[in-house]
Amino acid sequence: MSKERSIREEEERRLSEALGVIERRLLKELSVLGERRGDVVGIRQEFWDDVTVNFSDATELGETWSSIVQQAELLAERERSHKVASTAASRLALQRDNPYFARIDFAEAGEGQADRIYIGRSTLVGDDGETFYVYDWRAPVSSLFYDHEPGPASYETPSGTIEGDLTLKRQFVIRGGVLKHVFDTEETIGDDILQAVLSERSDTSMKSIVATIQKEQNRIIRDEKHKLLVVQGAAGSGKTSAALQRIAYLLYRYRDTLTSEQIVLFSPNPVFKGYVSRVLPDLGEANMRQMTFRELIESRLGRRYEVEDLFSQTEALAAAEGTPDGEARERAARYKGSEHFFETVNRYLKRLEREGVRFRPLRFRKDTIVSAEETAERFYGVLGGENFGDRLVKTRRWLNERLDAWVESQLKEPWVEEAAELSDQEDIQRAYVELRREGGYREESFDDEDRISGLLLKRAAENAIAPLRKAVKGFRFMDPLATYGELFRSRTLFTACAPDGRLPLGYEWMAQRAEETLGRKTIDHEDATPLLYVMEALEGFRKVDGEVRHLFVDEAQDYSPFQAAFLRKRFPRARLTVLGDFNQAIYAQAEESGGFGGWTRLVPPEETEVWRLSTSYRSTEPIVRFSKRILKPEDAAGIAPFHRDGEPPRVAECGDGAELADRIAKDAAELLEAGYATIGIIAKTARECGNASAVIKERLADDVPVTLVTGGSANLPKGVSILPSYLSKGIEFDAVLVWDASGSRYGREQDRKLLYTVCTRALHVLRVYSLGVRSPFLPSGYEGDEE
Ligand SMILES: Nc1ncnc2c1ncn2[C@@H]1O[C@H](COP(=O)(O)OP(=O)(O)OP(=O)(O)O)[C@@H](O)[C@H]1O
Repeated sequence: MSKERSIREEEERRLSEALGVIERRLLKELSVLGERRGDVVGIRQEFWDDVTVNFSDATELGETWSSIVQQAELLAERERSHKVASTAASRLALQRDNPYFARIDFAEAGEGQADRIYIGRSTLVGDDGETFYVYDWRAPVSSLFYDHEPGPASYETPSGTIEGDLTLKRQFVIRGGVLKHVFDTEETIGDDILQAVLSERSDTSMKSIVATIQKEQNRIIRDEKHKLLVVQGAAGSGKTSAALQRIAYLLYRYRDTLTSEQIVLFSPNPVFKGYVSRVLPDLGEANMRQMTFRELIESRLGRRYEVEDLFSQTEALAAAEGTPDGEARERAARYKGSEHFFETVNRYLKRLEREGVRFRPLRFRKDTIVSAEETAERFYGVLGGENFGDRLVKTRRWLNERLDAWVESQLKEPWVEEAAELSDQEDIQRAYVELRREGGYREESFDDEDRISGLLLKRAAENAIAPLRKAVKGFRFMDPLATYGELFRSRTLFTACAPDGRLPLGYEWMAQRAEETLGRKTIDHEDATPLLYVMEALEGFRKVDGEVRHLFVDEAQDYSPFQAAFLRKRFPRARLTVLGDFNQAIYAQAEESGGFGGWTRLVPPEETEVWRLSTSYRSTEPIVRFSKRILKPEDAAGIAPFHRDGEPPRVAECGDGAELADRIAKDAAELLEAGYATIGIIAKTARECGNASAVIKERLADDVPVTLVTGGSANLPKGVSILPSYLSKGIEFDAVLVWDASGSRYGREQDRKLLYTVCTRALHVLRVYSLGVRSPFLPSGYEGDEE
C-alpha cells in the first residue's frame, strides 16, 4: 500500500471514531433538548394549575407567594438547562460537519513518545473524560500549529513555556463529516491550503479563518499583555479576521469571567455589521456587541437634534469641493477632530466647574417657574463648594421642590380647575386608590370628596408640567448645545481654553457656521462628537459603559483623534484593539491624525503593542500589484501580495454615460454567468449610485438581483450590489466594477486613497471604467483588453 493511502486510511478510521463520539453525544443532547422543551412548555401551560392561589389572609397570601416563586424557579431552571443543551447541540452539529482541520505530533522535551493532537473549532473529549479527540484551536498547545514548522518548537501556557519537538504537521479538509483532503506540510501553514481557501468564490458574509491563521495574525489573536493593540495592515491583510478570531479567543480564554456582552466592536457601517455577524456563531460563540459610531451619536443626540452623518458630510464636502466655503468647512472638520480641540474642550469642561454652564429656564406657558439665572445661582452660588456631580443631584432636587411649590400655587387657578373637570373615570378611580393608600379614605368622613377633588386638581397641574418633570429628571435643565456653542461665540473664552492660547485658523468661519447651525439645532457631523462629549461630561457620563472590557475599533484610521480620546473616556475599563490602514484614510476628519497618532497617545508606550500585517490575502496578485501602484511609492512599500494568479485588472475610458452603463452591465452579466457570486459596482458618491442603479437595472435581465446599497442597509445580498465608495469599507466582492474613475471624480490628492480602497475590495476580478479621461492615479499598462 502506498504511504499516502495508508495515511488516508488511518485518518479515516480516526475520523469515524471521532464522529461516532459526536453522533452519540448529539443524540443524547437532542433527547435532553426534547425533554426540556416538553418540560418548559408543560410548566408554562400548567403554571397556574400547580400554584395554590389563595388571597384570603396573610398566611395564605404568603403560601401563594412562595408557591408562585417555586414554580417560577423550576421554570427558570428548566429553561436554563434547555439553553445549555441547545448550545451544546448546535456546537456538536458544527463539529459533525467539520470536527478538526489539523493534526500535530508533539513530543515534549524529556518524554519520548509524541502526542497526537487534533485541532478543531472546539474541544471533543471522549466519554471517559480523558481522551482528547479534538483540542480547541484556542488551547495553548494549538499555537504550535500556527507558529511552527516541524522541528524544535515551544508554546506558552499560563504556567510557563513548554519545549519539545514537532514531528508532524498534517492538514485536513473535512466537509459534511467526509475527509476530502489530507496532506502533510513542512510550512507554518501550508500555502496550498491557503491558496485553495482564497480561490473560493466569496459568500455574502465573512468566514472564520481558524484553519489557516497566519503566524503574525496568531500573535494578534493571542496577545493578552497589552492595554492597547494597534494593528496597521494592508488592505485585505486579515485585520478584521484577526479581530474576530481574537474575540473568539478571549471568550475562550476567559470563559469564566468574560461574556460576549462585555466586548464591543465599532464597525464602519451597517453593511459591514451584517457582513461580519456570522463569524462568531460559526465558531460556536455568541456575537459581541456591535455598533457604529453613528449609532452611538444617534442614540444620545438623535432625539434632541438633527445630526448630520459622516456620509452626508463626505457628500457635502465633495459637492462644495474647490469653493471657499467648501475649503473652510473641510478645515473646520479637520480641526474639530484634532487633539488641540479635544484639549480645548477638556479645559473648557474644567472651567465649567466654576462657571459657564448654560441652563434652561423652566417655563410653563408664559410663566417662568424657575429662570436660568436662578438655577445658575443655585448651582454656582449656594452649591458652589460641592463637587459637580453632587451639585447636579442637589440642583435637581431643588428644581423638583420648586415645581412642587409652583403646583401648590396653581391649585386655585381657573386653568387647573378646568383641566381637573376633564378628569375621566380612571383619574377619579386612581385618586381614590391613592387616598386609600395614604390612609385618608374612611368612607364615613365628610371631607373625602374635598380631598378627592384636591387630588384631582393636583393631578391636573402635575399632568400639565409632566414634560418639565421629565426634563429635570434627565438633567435637561442644562443646555449642552448652548454650553458647547459658547466656545464659538466668545473668542476670549476660546483662547482662554486653548492649550496654546490661540485661535485655530478659520475660527471666524466656524463661529459664523455655529451660529447658523446650532441655532437651528442641526448639528454638523464635525460638531457631533464634541457636543456629545460636553453633554456626557456635564451629565457625569451617566451612561458610560464601565462594564465593557474589550473595545475593538475597526477601520480605526477613520476616527479623528478627538473621537479616539472620547471613546477612551467612555469605555474607561476597556482594553483596546484598534485595526486600520492609513492607506485607506478617506475622511477629512481623520487627516489630522496622520495614521494612528490619535490612538497611540491614549495609552503609555509600555502598555502598547503595534503590529503590522503586510501580506494582502484578499485579492489576486495582479490586483494587489495594480492597486499598489495607485498609492504613492513610499506608502505602497510595505504591501506584499500573496501568490494567487488571476485575470489582470482592466482600465477602460468610455465616451459617454451610455457606453459606461453598457459596458458595466455587460460585464456584470458575464461575470454572474461565469459563476461569480458577488459583483460590486462601486461609484464615488451615493448620488452617482442612484443614477447607476437605474441605468444598470434597465440593461440587465429582470431576474438578475440588483441591490442599491444605502447608508441604512444592513446586509449584502448575492448578485449585483451598487454602492458608494465609503460604504464599501471593510467588505469584499468576487468582482469589482468601478463606476466612473475619471480624473474629475478621483483627481485630487485626497481621492487617491479612496480609489485604492475601492479597488482593493476585489477578490478575483477588477475592472475600472471612466467617463472620459481616467484618474491620474490609475496605473498605465492595463488598457490591453479594451474592446
Ligand atoms: N489567514 C487567513 N486565511 C484565510 N483567509 C484569510 C486569512 N487572512 C485573511 N483572509 C481573507 O482575506 C480577506 C480579507 O480579510 P480581512 O477583511 O480580515 O482584511 P482587512 O485587513 O480587514 O481588510 P480591509 O482593510 O481591506 O478591510 C477575507 O476574505 C479573509 O477571509
